[in-house]
Amino acid sequence: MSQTPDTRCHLPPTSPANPTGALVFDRVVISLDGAPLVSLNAQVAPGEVVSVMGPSGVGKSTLLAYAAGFLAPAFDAQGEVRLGDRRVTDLPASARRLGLLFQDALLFPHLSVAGNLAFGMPSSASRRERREAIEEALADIGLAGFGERDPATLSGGQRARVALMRTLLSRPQAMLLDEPFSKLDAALRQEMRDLVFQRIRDHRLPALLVTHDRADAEAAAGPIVELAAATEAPAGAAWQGARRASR
Ligand SMILES: Nc1ncnc2c1ncn2[C@@H]1O[C@H](COP(=O)(O)OP(=O)(O)OP(=O)(O)O)[C@@H](O)[C@H]1O
Repeated sequence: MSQTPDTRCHLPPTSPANPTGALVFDRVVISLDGAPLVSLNAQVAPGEVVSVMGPSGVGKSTLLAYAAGFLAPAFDAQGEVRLGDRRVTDLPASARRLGLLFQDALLFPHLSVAGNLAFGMPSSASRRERREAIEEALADIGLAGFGERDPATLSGGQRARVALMRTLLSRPQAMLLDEPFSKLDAALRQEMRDLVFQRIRDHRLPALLVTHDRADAEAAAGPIVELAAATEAPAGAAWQGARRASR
């Protein structure tokens, strides 16, 4: 990650030109009911995972909601989010090409596993392309032959893997992860971390990970941005407290 100057956020020096495909939070400042809440000024390179940590209520999920286009009316935002040379904050949520993963693997209960995987795939794909991509994705996560299963019959770990693949099959250009491992037990958590971070690297996607668990952030092997609780100024990326995890 590199960051552009923002005196309010005490950030490090300006980076060179943005690489194509970087996810950029450009002087984003979000207020809640008129009071500054959180700010972020950051550039996430393709294949890099930047972890955002901080106390409950500091505004971590709000930053993701702003990027994804789901900010509730109580919030007001300044600054923009860019993906490569696209200003995603000018686009409707459906056109932003952002892959979202949450703590609950939200699969559609009325669709089969294959139906869930097909859900976000480009409409230009032929039936055969869809079927092949789904079979490949299921094999990739050790669930070959599970396509016709009802998602309710899957274990938590299996659901999490299907949710990841559904997101990747939608061909996102960046990933936003909000506590995606927090409901998994320790062994599954490790397995999902490895899978998610590996796929993010394979697909060269910039990713922002919100987590309370330092082990998640360390496994992500990217920069860690610590948000401090808001006082008078919005909680910002306190670079002094941030550090680059060992790779
Ligand atoms: N829809 C909403 N309308 C009004 N206020 C909201 C809304 N959603 C969240 N908030 C408030 O915005 C603030 C930031 O919430 P946010 O969920 O971003 O925090 P967080 O850092 O992700 O917290 P946690 O770690 O507990 O998930 C909180 O004070 C929260 O109560």
